Amino acid sequence: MTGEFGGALPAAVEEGVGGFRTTIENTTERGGVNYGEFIEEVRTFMDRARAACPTTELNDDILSRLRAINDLLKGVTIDEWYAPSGTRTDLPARGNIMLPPYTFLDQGADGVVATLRFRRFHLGGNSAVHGGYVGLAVDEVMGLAAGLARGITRTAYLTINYRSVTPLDTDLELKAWVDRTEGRKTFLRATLSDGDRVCADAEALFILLNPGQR
Ligand SMILES: CCCCCCCCCCCCCCCC(=O)SCCNC(=O)CCNC(=O)[C@H](O)C(C)(C)COP(=O)(O)OP(=O)(O)OC[C@H]1O[C@@H](n2cnc3c(N)ncnc32)[C@H](O)[C@@H]1OP(=O)(O)O
Repeated sequence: MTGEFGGALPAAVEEGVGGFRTTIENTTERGGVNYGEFIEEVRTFMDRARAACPTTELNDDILSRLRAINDLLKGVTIDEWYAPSGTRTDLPARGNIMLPPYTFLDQGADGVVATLRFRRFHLGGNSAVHGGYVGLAVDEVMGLAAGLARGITRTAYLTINYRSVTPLDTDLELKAWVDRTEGRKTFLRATLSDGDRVCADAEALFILLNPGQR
Protein backbone atom coordinates (compact mmCIF):
# COMPACT_ATOMS: atom_id res chain seq x y z
CA MET A 1 0.00 0.00 0.00
CA THR A 2 1.35 3.44 -0.84
CA GLY A 3 0.56 7.01 0.16
CA GLU A 4 0.65 9.00 3.36
CA PHE A 5 -1.53 6.53 5.29
CA GLY A 6 -0.35 3.25 3.70
CA GLY A 7 0.84 0.17 5.51
CA ALA A 8 -1.77 -0.61 8.18
CA LEU A 9 -3.81 -3.27 6.41
CA PRO A 10 -1.06 -5.68 5.29
CA ALA A 11 0.13 -5.90 8.91
CA ALA A 12 -3.41 -6.71 10.03
CA VAL A 13 -3.70 -9.44 7.41
CA GLU A 14 -0.42 -10.94 8.58
CA GLU A 15 -1.85 -11.15 12.08
CA GLY A 16 -4.71 -13.21 10.64
CA VAL A 17 -7.46 -11.08 12.12
CA GLY A 18 -9.48 -10.56 8.95
CA GLY A 19 -10.90 -7.61 7.09
CA PHE A 20 -12.37 -5.90 10.11
CA ARG A 21 -10.93 -6.49 13.55
CA THR A 22 -13.13 -7.81 16.31
CA THR A 23 -10.77 -6.83 19.10
CA ILE A 24 -10.37 -3.09 18.63
CA GLU A 25 -10.07 -1.47 22.03
CA ASN A 26 -13.43 0.12 22.72
CA THR A 27 -12.82 3.28 24.71
CA THR A 28 -14.31 6.72 24.76
CA GLU A 29 -10.94 8.33 25.39
CA ARG A 30 -8.98 8.06 22.15
CA GLY A 31 -8.83 11.50 20.60
CA GLY A 32 -9.63 13.12 23.93
CA VAL A 33 -12.86 13.95 25.72
CA ASN A 34 -13.84 16.62 23.17
CA TYR A 35 -13.10 14.46 20.10
CA GLY A 36 -16.82 14.16 19.29
CA GLU A 37 -17.07 17.95 19.15
CA PHE A 38 -14.04 18.02 16.84
CA ILE A 39 -15.72 15.56 14.44
CA GLU A 40 -18.96 17.52 14.54
CA GLU A 41 -17.05 20.74 13.77
CA VAL A 42 -15.39 19.01 10.80
CA ARG A 43 -18.85 18.00 9.55
CA THR A 44 -20.04 21.59 9.91
CA PHE A 45 -16.97 22.70 7.97
CA MET A 46 -17.81 20.25 5.18
CA ASP A 47 -21.42 21.46 5.09
CA ARG A 48 -20.33 25.09 4.87
CA ALA A 49 -17.58 24.34 2.35
CA ARG A 50 -20.27 22.86 0.09
CA ALA A 51 -22.58 25.82 0.58
CA ALA A 52 -20.11 28.75 0.61
CA CYS A 53 -18.94 31.07 -2.14
CA PRO A 54 -16.00 32.87 -0.47
CA THR A 55 -14.25 35.94 -1.79
CA THR A 56 -10.68 35.45 -2.99
CA GLU A 57 -9.42 37.08 0.21
CA LEU A 58 -11.55 34.90 2.48
CA ASN A 59 -10.65 31.79 0.47
CA ASP A 60 -6.93 32.53 0.87
CA ASP A 61 -7.33 33.24 4.59
CA ILE A 62 -9.18 29.95 5.16
CA LEU A 63 -6.69 28.10 2.96
CA SER A 64 -3.70 29.17 5.03
CA ARG A 65 -5.49 28.26 8.28
CA LEU A 66 -6.49 24.89 6.86
CA ARG A 67 -2.94 24.17 5.79
CA ALA A 68 -1.78 24.91 9.33
CA ILE A 69 -4.46 22.63 10.78
CA ASN A 70 -3.59 19.85 8.33
CA ASP A 71 0.05 20.12 9.40
CA LEU A 72 -1.02 19.71 13.03
CA LEU A 73 -3.06 16.60 12.19
CA LYS A 74 -0.29 15.12 10.05
CA GLY A 75 1.85 15.04 13.18
CA VAL A 76 -0.59 12.76 15.00
CA THR A 77 -1.81 10.30 12.33
CA ILE A 78 -1.89 6.63 13.35
CA ASP A 79 -3.05 3.38 11.74
CA GLU A 80 -6.71 2.73 10.98
CA TRP A 81 -7.22 0.25 13.83
CA TYR A 82 -6.54 2.80 16.53
CA ALA A 83 -7.60 6.07 14.87
CA PRO A 84 -10.71 7.22 16.77
CA SER A 85 -12.61 8.13 13.58
CA GLY A 86 -14.49 4.92 12.81
CA THR A 87 -13.82 3.19 16.11
CA ARG A 88 -15.32 5.54 18.72
CA THR A 89 -18.55 3.60 19.12
CA ASP A 90 -19.82 6.14 21.66
CA LEU A 91 -20.07 8.76 18.89
CA PRO A 92 -22.65 9.14 16.09
CA ALA A 93 -21.57 7.06 13.07
CA ARG A 94 -18.54 5.83 15.05
CA GLY A 95 -16.99 9.27 14.53
CA ASN A 96 -16.65 8.61 10.77
CA ILE A 97 -16.96 12.01 9.08
CA MET A 98 -18.02 10.52 5.72
CA LEU A 99 -21.20 9.01 7.10
CA PRO A 100 -24.36 10.87 7.96
CA PRO A 101 -24.32 10.93 11.75
CA TYR A 102 -26.53 8.06 12.94
CA THR A 103 -27.37 6.65 16.33
CA PHE A 104 -29.00 3.34 17.17
CA LEU A 105 -32.52 3.17 18.54
CA ASP A 106 -32.32 -0.61 18.73
CA GLN A 107 -29.73 -3.24 17.85
CA GLY A 108 -29.50 -6.99 18.14
CA ALA A 109 -28.90 -10.24 16.26
CA ASP A 110 -32.19 -9.88 14.34
CA GLY A 111 -31.48 -6.40 13.08
CA VAL A 112 -30.92 -2.74 13.87
CA VAL A 113 -32.90 0.47 13.81
CA ALA A 114 -30.98 3.73 13.48
CA THR A 115 -31.94 7.37 13.24
CA LEU A 116 -29.87 9.59 10.97
CA ARG A 117 -29.76 12.97 9.28
CA PHE A 118 -28.22 13.79 5.94
CA ARG A 119 -26.81 17.32 5.72
CA ARG A 120 -25.75 19.91 3.16
CA PHE A 121 -22.52 17.98 2.60
CA HIS A 122 -24.66 15.06 1.28
CA LEU A 123 -26.55 17.17 -1.26
CA GLY A 124 -27.20 15.55 -4.63
CA GLY A 125 -29.42 18.19 -6.22
CA ASN A 126 -32.56 20.22 -5.62
CA SER A 127 -32.43 19.64 -1.84
CA ALA A 128 -32.31 15.86 -2.29
CA VAL A 129 -29.65 13.56 -0.87
CA HIS A 130 -27.13 12.14 -3.37
CA GLY A 131 -28.01 8.49 -4.04
CA GLY A 132 -24.45 7.41 -3.34
CA TYR A 133 -24.70 8.72 0.21
CA VAL A 134 -27.93 6.77 0.66
CA GLY A 135 -25.95 3.70 -0.42
CA LEU A 136 -23.17 4.55 2.01
CA ALA A 137 -25.57 4.77 4.95
CA VAL A 138 -27.46 1.63 3.96
CA ASP A 139 -24.24 -0.40 3.47
CA GLU A 140 -22.93 0.77 6.84
CA VAL A 141 -26.06 -0.06 8.82
CA MET A 142 -26.68 -3.36 6.99
CA GLY A 143 -23.02 -4.22 7.62
CA LEU A 144 -23.46 -3.61 11.31
CA ALA A 145 -26.64 -5.73 11.33
CA ALA A 146 -24.75 -8.52 9.53
CA GLY A 147 -21.88 -8.12 11.97
CA LEU A 148 -24.12 -8.40 15.01
CA ALA A 149 -25.82 -11.48 13.56
CA ARG A 150 -22.80 -13.31 12.15
CA GLY A 151 -19.43 -11.69 12.87
CA ILE A 152 -17.02 -9.99 10.48
CA THR A 153 -18.55 -9.75 7.00
CA ARG A 154 -18.10 -7.91 3.72
CA THR A 155 -20.72 -6.77 1.25
CA ALA A 156 -20.94 -9.03 -1.82
CA TYR A 157 -23.85 -7.12 -3.39
CA LEU A 158 -26.16 -4.32 -2.42
CA THR A 159 -29.27 -3.41 -4.43
CA ILE A 160 -31.03 -0.15 -3.63
CA ASN A 161 -34.44 0.91 -4.88
CA TYR A 162 -34.86 4.67 -4.64
CA ARG A 163 -38.60 4.91 -3.95
CA SER A 164 -38.89 8.66 -3.26
CA VAL A 165 -36.62 11.66 -2.73
CA THR A 166 -34.50 11.49 0.43
CA PRO A 167 -34.56 14.88 2.15
CA LEU A 168 -31.65 16.74 3.74
CA ASP A 169 -31.77 18.00 7.34
CA THR A 170 -34.56 15.63 8.35
CA ASP A 171 -34.56 12.88 10.97
CA LEU A 172 -34.90 9.62 9.06
CA GLU A 173 -35.20 6.02 10.19
CA LEU A 174 -33.03 3.26 8.76
CA LYS A 175 -33.97 -0.33 9.57
CA ALA A 176 -31.83 -3.31 8.55
CA TRP A 177 -32.57 -6.91 9.35
CA VAL A 178 -31.45 -10.43 8.50
CA ASP A 179 -33.75 -12.08 5.98
CA ARG A 180 -32.03 -15.48 5.91
CA THR A 181 -28.65 -17.17 6.17
CA GLU A 182 -26.99 -19.93 4.15
CA GLY A 183 -23.55 -21.01 5.36
CA ARG A 184 -21.28 -17.94 5.17
CA LYS A 185 -23.98 -15.98 3.34
CA THR A 186 -26.27 -13.54 5.14
CA PHE A 187 -29.08 -11.98 3.14
CA LEU A 188 -30.39 -8.75 4.56
CA ARG A 189 -33.10 -6.22 3.81
CA ALA A 190 -33.34 -2.56 4.77
CA THR A 191 -35.68 0.42 4.56
CA LEU A 192 -34.94 4.13 4.83
CA SER A 193 -38.02 6.14 5.81
CA ASP A 194 -39.09 9.73 6.37
CA GLY A 195 -42.00 9.12 8.73
CA ASP A 196 -44.44 6.88 6.88
CA ARG A 197 -42.85 7.60 3.50
CA VAL A 198 -40.29 5.07 2.25
CA CYS A 199 -37.32 6.85 0.62
CA ALA A 200 -35.43 3.67 -0.28
CA ASP A 201 -35.40 -0.02 0.33
CA ALA A 202 -32.54 -2.41 -0.20
CA GLU A 203 -31.43 -6.01 -0.25
CA ALA A 204 -27.90 -7.20 0.21
CA LEU A 205 -25.67 -10.21 0.59
CA PHE A 206 -22.89 -10.11 3.16
CA ILE A 207 -20.27 -12.87 3.32
CA LEU A 208 -18.77 -13.97 6.61
CA LEU A 209 -15.02 -13.65 6.23
CA ASN A 210 -12.77 -16.62 6.83
CA PRO A 211 -10.05 -16.24 9.47
CA GLY A 212 -7.34 -13.94 8.12
CA GLN A 213 -9.37 -13.05 5.01
CA ARG A 214 -8.90 -9.47 3.96
C1 LIG B 1 -14.80 -1.32 19.00
C2 LIG B 1 -14.64 -0.80 17.64
C3 LIG B 1 -15.66 -1.35 16.72
C4 LIG B 1 -15.43 -0.92 15.35
C5 LIG B 1 -16.63 -1.23 14.60
C6 LIG B 1 -16.32 -1.85 13.31
C7 LIG B 1 -17.59 -2.26 12.70
C8 LIG B 1 -17.35 -2.67 11.33
C9 LIG B 1 -18.64 -2.68 10.62
C10 LIG B 1 -18.62 -1.62 9.64
C11 LIG B 1 -19.79 -1.77 8.77
C12 LIG B 1 -19.42 -1.30 7.47
C13 LIG B 1 -20.00 -2.22 6.46
C14 LIG B 1 -19.44 -1.91 5.14
C15 LIG B 1 -19.06 -3.19 4.49
C16 LIG B 1 -18.40 -2.96 3.21
O1 LIG B 1 -18.68 -2.05 2.49
S1 LIG B 1 -17.20 -4.09 2.73
C17 LIG B 1 -16.54 -3.31 1.26
C18 LIG B 1 -17.29 -3.68 0.00
N1 LIG B 1 -17.15 -5.07 -0.28
C19 LIG B 1 -16.01 -5.59 -0.75
O2 LIG B 1 -15.01 -4.92 -0.95
C20 LIG B 1 -16.02 -7.07 -0.98
C21 LIG B 1 -15.17 -7.43 -2.19
N2 LIG B 1 -15.37 -8.86 -2.49
C22 LIG B 1 -14.73 -9.78 -1.75
O3 LIG B 1 -13.86 -9.50 -0.94
C23 LIG B 1 -15.15 -11.21 -1.99
O4 LIG B 1 -15.73 -11.35 -3.26
C24 LIG B 1 -16.15 -11.70 -0.91
C25 LIG B 1 -17.44 -10.87 -0.91
C26 LIG B 1 -15.49 -11.64 0.47
C27 LIG B 1 -16.55 -13.15 -1.20
O5 LIG B 1 -15.37 -13.86 -1.53
P1 LIG B 1 -15.05 -15.28 -0.89
O6 LIG B 1 -14.87 -15.13 0.60
O7 LIG B 1 -13.91 -15.86 -1.65
O8 LIG B 1 -16.36 -16.10 -1.06
P2 LIG B 1 -16.89 -16.87 -2.35
O9 LIG B 1 -16.48 -18.31 -2.20
O10 LIG B 1 -16.55 -16.17 -3.61
O11 LIG B 1 -18.45 -16.74 -2.13
C28 LIG B 1 -19.10 -17.32 -1.00
C29 LIG B 1 -20.53 -17.59 -1.42
O12 LIG B 1 -21.14 -16.32 -1.71
C30 LIG B 1 -21.59 -16.29 -3.06
N3 LIG B 1 -21.33 -14.95 -3.59
C31 LIG B 1 -20.20 -14.20 -3.47
N4 LIG B 1 -20.34 -13.01 -4.07
C32 LIG B 1 -21.60 -13.00 -4.59
C33 LIG B 1 -22.35 -12.05 -5.31
N5 LIG B 1 -21.84 -10.85 -5.63
N6 LIG B 1 -23.60 -12.37 -5.66
C34 LIG B 1 -24.15 -13.56 -5.31
N7 LIG B 1 -23.49 -14.52 -4.61
C35 LIG B 1 -22.24 -14.23 -4.26
C36 LIG B 1 -20.76 -17.33 -3.79
O13 LIG B 1 -21.44 -17.81 -4.94
C37 LIG B 1 -20.64 -18.40 -2.71
O14 LIG B 1 -21.86 -19.09 -2.65
P3 LIG B 1 -21.88 -20.69 -2.31
O15 LIG B 1 -21.08 -21.34 -3.34
O16 LIG B 1 -21.26 -20.81 -0.93
O17 LIG B 1 -23.33 -21.05 -2.31
